[in-house]
Amino acid sequence: MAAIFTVDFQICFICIVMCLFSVIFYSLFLVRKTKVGCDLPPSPPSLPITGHLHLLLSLLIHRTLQKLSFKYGPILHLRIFNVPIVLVSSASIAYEIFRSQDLNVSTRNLPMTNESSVFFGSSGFITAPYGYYWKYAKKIIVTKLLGPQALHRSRCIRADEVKRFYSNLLDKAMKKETVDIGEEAMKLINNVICKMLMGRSCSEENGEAEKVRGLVTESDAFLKKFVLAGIFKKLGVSLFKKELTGYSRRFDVVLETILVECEEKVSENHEVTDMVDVLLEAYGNKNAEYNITRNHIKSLFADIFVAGIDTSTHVIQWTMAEIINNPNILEKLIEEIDSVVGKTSLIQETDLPNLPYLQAVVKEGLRLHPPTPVLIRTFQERCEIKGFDIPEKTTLVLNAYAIMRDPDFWVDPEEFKPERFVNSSKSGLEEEIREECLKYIPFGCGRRGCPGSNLAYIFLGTAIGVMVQCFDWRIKGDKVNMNETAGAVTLTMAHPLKCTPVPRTLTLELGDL
Ligand code: HEM
Repeated sequence: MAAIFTVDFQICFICIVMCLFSVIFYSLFLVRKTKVGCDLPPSPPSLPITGHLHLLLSLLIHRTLQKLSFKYGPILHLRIFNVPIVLVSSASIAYEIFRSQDLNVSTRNLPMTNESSVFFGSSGFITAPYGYYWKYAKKIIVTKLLGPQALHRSRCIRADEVKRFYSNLLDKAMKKETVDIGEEAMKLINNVICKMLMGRSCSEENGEAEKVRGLVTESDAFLKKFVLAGIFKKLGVSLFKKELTGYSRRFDVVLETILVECEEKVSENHEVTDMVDVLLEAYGNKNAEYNITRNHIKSLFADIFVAGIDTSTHVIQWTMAEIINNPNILEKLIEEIDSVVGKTSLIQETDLPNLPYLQAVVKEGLRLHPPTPVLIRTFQERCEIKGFDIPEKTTLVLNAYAIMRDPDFWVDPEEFKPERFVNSSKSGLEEEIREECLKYIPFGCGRRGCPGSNLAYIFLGTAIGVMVQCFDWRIKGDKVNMNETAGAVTLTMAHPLKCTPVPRTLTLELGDL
């Protein structure tokens, strides 16, 4: 909270200074320059010099941008100082961009604080330009961690952790304790991702797991500064450099300890099984396909922790809150789970394909509450979209939140109605290709779309499935408060979901833990 306040103070200060400069410069020098033959998308009124900066500094940016598109149109040209931005808020324009320009927008062009930082440095995966390193790392991520075969191999890890998740909740239920759903979900996901990456979970005993969870939770405040640094370029980088570098250094210390332990394990067992083993084998091997550095490995881990843990945790909270606020949906879910899974075994990820209503609830949770509401890419080259000229190096801001609530494509877009997804395919892609639109994008799109979507569906389905199958949930008051945190980059509940589990009458056979 304090961090957000500090940033907002800095933002206000920058705004005021820039506005003052704007007025002086405007009256002294500004002669409107328009490029001949250049048909840019329409542009809402802007301030001189700073352009549309004030809009992008809003506390609920996805909503401000949504309102802007309602008023001025689905494709807009914005400007921050001299940085050109194209804001897209429509499913059909998103479709055209990814159909004809996917490669052109496959780089994010985010700023770099410090070459050697594990976070926001030059070795990151999320920040990597589309090129040789990105392709190499993506291949390892798919074959060793997130592709269908890798997910099949790691099934037992998740089955064990889902049982542990259930046991923790049961323990709290027996003690009549309140559960912070986000906290429990984060423990589950953190343990699974650590075990899938390196064959072991982060230790609770020496506080390692707590440190990783703390760094992931903190990431939002730093992501915000990172995005702002991107907008302000050199000024922004120097403004936030100290804090960003400090955060990155703390991440580095934890990841270095983890890596050293992994190296010891490989040298003892001489086995290359997990993703970390493959990376360590390539590290220092001059004949490897790509000469990765230690920083590449740590940055990749940091990216996967932040991209995978925080996002899934938020969606689990939002979706559970929607379920609790809609008792008829809860009833239908219980009916489906009881009839498919029964009352003697705990729900497994292998049950998910047979639970279409649970899948529909998860999809609807992602539609209304996408953890990454605004996606950022860069047009590397000049191109034409819907007859408009898009100059090279224009930043693309895709408002996924607005697209997934677009009244032209969704009936009752603001309502939580899982029924809309019953009988649709998991991705809904066939339907979208037929309709020439891209209206469902919680995981982004194209070659830089989320590689963790299949794992995310498993996390969401099993965690929500267990909570619904095994417990009734009591909350204070009639309804869960669904307000969003102002100023966060990730879509976060303003009041984290806390409720008390009451065990349902089941006779589960869990086997060993
Ligand atoms: C509910 C859960 C999740 C959501 C909603 C989500 C959403 C997203 C989105 C919107 C992007 C950007 C896509 C774009 O620019 O088009 C992304 C990227 C990414 N996600 Fe996820 N994600 C989730 C879970 C995961 C998980 C579980 C992992 C891995 C364990 C993961 C790893 C990544 C990575 C590595 C990227 C960067 C891809 C690249 O730059 O090529 N995500 N995610």
